Parts: sequence; structure tokens; C-alpha cells
Amino acid sequence: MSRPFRTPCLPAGDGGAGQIGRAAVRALHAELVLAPKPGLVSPLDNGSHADMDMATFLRSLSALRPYFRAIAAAGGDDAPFGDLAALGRDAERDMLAATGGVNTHRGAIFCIGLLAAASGLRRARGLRRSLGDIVRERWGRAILAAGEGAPPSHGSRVAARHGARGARGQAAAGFPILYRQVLPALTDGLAATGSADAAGVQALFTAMTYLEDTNLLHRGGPAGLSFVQGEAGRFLDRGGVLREDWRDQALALHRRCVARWLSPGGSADMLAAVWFLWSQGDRPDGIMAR
Ligand SMILES: CC(C)(COP(=O)(O)OP(=O)(O)OC[C@H]1O[C@@H](n2cnc3c(N)ncnc32)[C@H](O[C@H]2O[C@H](COP(=O)(O)OP(=O)(O)OP(=O)(O)O)[C@@H](O)[C@H]2O)[C@@H]1O)[C@@H](O)C(=O)NCCC(=O)NCCS
Ligand SMILES: Nc1ncnc2[nH]cnc12
Repeated sequence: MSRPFRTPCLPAGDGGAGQIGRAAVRALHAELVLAPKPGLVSPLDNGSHADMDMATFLRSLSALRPYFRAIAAAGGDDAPFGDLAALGRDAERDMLAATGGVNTHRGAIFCIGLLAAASGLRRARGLRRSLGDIVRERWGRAILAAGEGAPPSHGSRVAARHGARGARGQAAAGFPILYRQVLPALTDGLAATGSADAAGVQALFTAMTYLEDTNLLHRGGPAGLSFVQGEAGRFLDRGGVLREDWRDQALALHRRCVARWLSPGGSADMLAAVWFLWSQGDRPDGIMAR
């Protein structure tokens, strides 16, 4: 039974960093509890992960609550990227302490942290720009510059090998896939089904179709990325969540991803990010009046 349309929405009219922080955590929680999610951790099972489960993610989310409030406040103070990055590094440490060293939310700390900072800045200045545009215009150049000296990572290694631009490239460009593909998919899914679960799956499969997910490149190379993009695209072409048997179709792909040990962690972050955009009033045709 699909959950009725109850999205992680902010109470209208409130503008504090605390509200923004709570909306970020609610969006990450909405991602976590959705199932089925090909290759990813959910209440169904641990997907393509031997080192983390629902409890790991819940401990991580609890540890990250102060961070999302703090980075929203920093954005409201028009902080430079260096200050945001310092908050993000501290949050990564808190995450690793809470998870026993497992990377649950490193990408989410970055992309949803930046969007939360943008929301703080938008409210402080009364801006009428999308959160993605604010990220690009205010911190885009610094995001790319910071990549030059960043420590090696799975993402930087696949960037060197395959030319992928990864999380940093998406953020510096203002999250184009999130706004051009994923947010319309969520919006249309909600309108067509009235179900947050169905709309979330439609948004996730849309992200999986378009995103150059460095997690997939890291684990499965170009063949792994192409497999997931192709299968997710075929799910959408066959009608997506408008098909009666969409849950069975999504579960079948989940099992095929696990068999290949593939996990689209970047797309999971895009799902959480699109719920956060929704909660902040961003829509495909502009920003909802608050
Ligand atoms: C800019 C940073 C995010 C670092 O990015 P980089 O690409 O250099 O490093 P990675 O950590 O390898 O990848 C980034 C994570 O971002 C998600 N992601 C992947 N592709 C994309 C994309 N195209 N667009 C947006 N986001 C993307 C993804 O994160 C999620 O998956 C992780 C969990 O999955 P898992 O498979 O377990 O991942 P691993 O443990 O790495 O693999 P296994 O060992 O298990 O196989 C989890 O992080 C999710 O959030 C990518 O993993 C930023 O962190 C940075 O700049 N760091 C430097 C220090 C800093 O300045 N930090 C503060 C910045 S505010
Ligand atoms: N539910 C999830 N499972 C695996 N990796 C993730 N990264 C972000 N959310 C995730």
C-alpha cells in the first residue's frame, strides 16, 4: 500500500536554520526508508553493501543533525566556501565516528549541505533564485578550485581514469540533472500517483538514468554505469511507476544490481536532495511563494 502523499515539507513561513536543518535530515530519512531501491540500503535489505545497514545510516543521520543546522546558518551569514568545507569536514568526522568508519553520507554532506547553505542565504537575503543557481553563482568557482588540492578519493580516481566530473561537477554547475530531470520526475510522479513512495522511485530511477554516478564507475567501471543507466531508462520507458507492476520491476532490478554488487549511491543522494528542494519550495516552474 503506497504511503499517501506526505512529503518532508517545511511549515509555511518559517525561515530558521533549525527548520532547514531538520528538513535536510527528513529528506535523507525519506530516501533511506524508501524501498525497493536498486543496490541500495533500505528496510528491505542491505543491497550491495556488506559494511552498512539501516542502523548504520540512522546513527549517521543522528550525528549529522547539528551539521545541517550549522551549515544553513553559515549560508545565511553568506559564508565563503572554505567555511562551508570546514563544517563539512567536521561532519565527515562525526559521521565516521558514529558509523565506526563507514562512509554512509559523504556525498550527501556535500551536496545537501550546499543546498542547505543556499536555502539559508536565500531566506536571509529574500532572494528569488533556485537553490541550485545560488550554489553555482555563490560557490561554484570555489567548489571546482577546492577539487584541485583535495585528498584522493574513489571519485577523484574515476575522474582521472574515466573523465567523470562527479559530485563536485554537479554542484558547481548548479545541479543541472536535479533540476532538469529529477525534480520534474518527482513533481509528475506526485501529480500522477498521489504517492510519495511511487514518486520517490520515479525520481530515483530518473537520477539513475542520467547521473554519471562515480560509485558505479568505482565498483563496476563504464560497463557497470551503463548497465544501471540502461536498465533504469528502460524502466521509465516502459511506463515507470504508472505500471501496475512497478514494484516488481523495481525489485527485479534491485536483485540484478546486488548480483553485480552495484550501488548507485550518487543517485540516492539526488533522491534525498530532490525531497529537500521540494521542502524548500523549489519547483520545475520556479519557487513556491512562502
Ligand atoms: C566533493 C566531495 C563529495 C568528494 O567527492 P569525490 O568525488 O572526490 O569523492 P567520493 O567520496 O568518492 O564521491 C563522492 C560521493 O558523492 C556521491 N556521488 C557520486 N557520484 C555523484 C554524482 N555524479 N553527483 C552527485 N553525487 C555523487 C556518492 O555519495 C553517496 O554514496 C556514498 C555511499 O556509497 P558507497 O558505495 O558505500 O561509497 P564508498 O564507501 O565510497 O564505496 P565502497 O567502498 O563501499 O565501494 C556516500 O558518500 C553517499 O553520500 C559518492 O560516494 C566532498 O566529500 C569533498 O570535497 N571532500 C573533500 C573534503 C571536504 O572538503 N569536505 C567538505 C565539503 S562541503
Ligand atoms: N540508501 C543508501 N544505500 C547505499 N548508499 C547510499 N548512499 C546514500 N544513500 C544510500
